[in-house]
Amino acid sequence: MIILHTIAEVRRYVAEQRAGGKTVGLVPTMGYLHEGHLSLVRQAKEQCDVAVMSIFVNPLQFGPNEDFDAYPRDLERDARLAESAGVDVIFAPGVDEMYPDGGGKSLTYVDVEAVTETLCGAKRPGHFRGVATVVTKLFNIVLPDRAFFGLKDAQQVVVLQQMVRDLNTPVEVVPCPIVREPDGLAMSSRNVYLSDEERVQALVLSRSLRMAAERVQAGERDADALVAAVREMIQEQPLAKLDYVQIVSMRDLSLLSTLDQPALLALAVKFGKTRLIDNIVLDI
Ligand SMILES: Nc1ncnc2c1ncn2[C@@H]1O[C@H](COP(=O)(O)OP(=O)(O)OP(=O)(O)O)[C@@H](O)[C@H]1O
Ligand SMILES: CC(C)(CO)[C@@H](O)C(=O)[O-]
Ligand code: BAL
Repeated sequence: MIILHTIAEVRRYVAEQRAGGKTVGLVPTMGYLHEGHLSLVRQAKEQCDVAVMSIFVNPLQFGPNEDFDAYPRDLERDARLAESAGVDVIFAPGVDEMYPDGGGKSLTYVDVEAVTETLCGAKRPGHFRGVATVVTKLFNIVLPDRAFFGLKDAQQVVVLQQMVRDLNTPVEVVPCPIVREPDGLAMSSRNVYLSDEERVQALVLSRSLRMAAERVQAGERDADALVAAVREMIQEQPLAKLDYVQIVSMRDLSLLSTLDQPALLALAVKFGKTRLIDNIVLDI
């Protein structure tokens, strides 16, 4: 496995692979890898000849009061894990390489409308503009055939699918299932911020999602009642601060009051300074 830091080196590497008839899969990440990221790599290796992983903590998608500076970073550890999962090349650019005009800013942005108006899009203004912009840049640098994204960030997948459709980007966005710890907590780089007590109470996220899914299986179709039940369960945990619980259409992420179509139940909860997200698809 090789580690490249410049756009020019990555372009050269990918051009050589393509000249040899190889297909290219891209796994975009912000690093501090865990089994969730590695599952994306395995999918990439199954579907493509070469797996490129980008590791870049993108300043453009963090709000002014978010954890850009504190976000965990450890390239040596990431390199070991990435290699063990089969990554062929890591692209780990610095902020100035990606945003050479300085200050981690861009003068050109990709703005995806409508599907960014609910869930995290409503709570993190500018977040998906930062994600869509950096992912467009990564697609233009790596020119992958396919790119692999986790459904833990379900809204991100929908936003990026919309983006490639709207812009005729020749990249297939491949959604991959959520990987969980044995006790149900969705894997996240941010889990390392949790204290022992917060870590225990954070189990309410997956527990409340399962409870809601069971109620749907038993016939519940009232989305507001389901949201209320999930909120109540989460609020029983003294350290949990609810950010949002919403049920949205799987098609366009618009809010639903009745479960009359494929739906996503998604939530964000803060434990101290740590904001965790999780979701479940509600099958009807
Ligand atoms: N538990 C998981 N299961 C499947 N995919 C995941 C999981 N966690 C992250 N991913 C995916 O890995 C990619 C990179 O995500 P990222 O580097 O932001 O990791 P993260 O652990 O989600 O970080 P954080 O939760 O702190 O935002 C994204 O496509 C994301 O959806
Ligand atoms: C897709 C991504 C790497 C863009 O910075 C990020 O949003 C993430 O890690 O999910
Ligand atoms: N995985 C989403 C990246 C973020 O929280 O900024």
